[in-house]
Amino acid sequence: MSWQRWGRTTATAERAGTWHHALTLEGVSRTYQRGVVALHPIHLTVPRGRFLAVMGPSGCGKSTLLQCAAGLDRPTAGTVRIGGTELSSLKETALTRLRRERIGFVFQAHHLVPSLSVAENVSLPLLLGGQAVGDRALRGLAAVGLGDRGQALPSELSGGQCQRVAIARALVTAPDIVFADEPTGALDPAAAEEALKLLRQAVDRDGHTVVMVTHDPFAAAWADEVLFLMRGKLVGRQERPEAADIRRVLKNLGEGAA
Ligand SMILES: Nc1ncnc2c1ncn2[C@@H]1O[C@H](COP(=O)(O)OP(=O)(O)OP(=O)(O)O)[C@@H](O)[C@H]1O
Repeated sequence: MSWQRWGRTTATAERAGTWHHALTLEGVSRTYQRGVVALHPIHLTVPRGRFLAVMGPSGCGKSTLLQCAAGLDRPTAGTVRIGGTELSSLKETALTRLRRERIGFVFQAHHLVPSLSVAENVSLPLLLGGQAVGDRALRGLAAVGLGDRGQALPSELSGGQCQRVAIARALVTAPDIVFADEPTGALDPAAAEEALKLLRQAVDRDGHTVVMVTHDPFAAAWADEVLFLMRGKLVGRQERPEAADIRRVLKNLGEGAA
């Protein structure tokens, strides 16, 4: 982002009092065709430098929440702000640019471009945004323990290493927020732990903000806070959760749903 644009965003956010929030949802709801209500009005603020996990039974609206929060889907009602910028005010091209420059994404599959080297994959968000790459990609790779693998192709790395590259790619633009959708879903326990450590480190050491959807209580226990969704509503939250407590809440929710 240019300094001019950065300054404007800062001023707007300060006026709105939202500067210290990476993400704000105000009354965000989403109704699909044939009246399927995936999200009832959700109010949520995520301060900068926080690691938040979102959990809940299948079909409770986790993906819909993430898609609306990340500007991949337009809510039926309500407002979404990323770092003080209201998404509904943006036309499609500006929204695309915001997603590219100010949001990092990590999915269950790493989605690396197979024909590009690992370093080129990490550079991609910078190049697409017209930003200087410099040594940012290599520093990003070093931060995920792959500083010596920049020239390798994704096919030469393990699944866990590819996911670490995907995390470096998500962080390389220094985004306002990183959305991680089941980032450990395809990994063995050791690789999952590595990926979670990196997300934790991104928050603790570098002040990043992470919102992660997961089914796994062990993964969620790495977060500062867990939100529980049920039938499109936020029904609970736990600070500094333990995996056993999370499992208990999920079990109760499951019984409530039965
Ligand atoms: N494009 C769509 N059209 C109609 N209904 C949809 C659409 N996408 C999702 N839904 C419905 O919205 C509700 C929430 O779906 P969503 O995918 O957000 O849940 P989820 O919690 O992410 O589920 P899972 O854990 O299985 O991925 C479900 O009832 C689902 O069937």
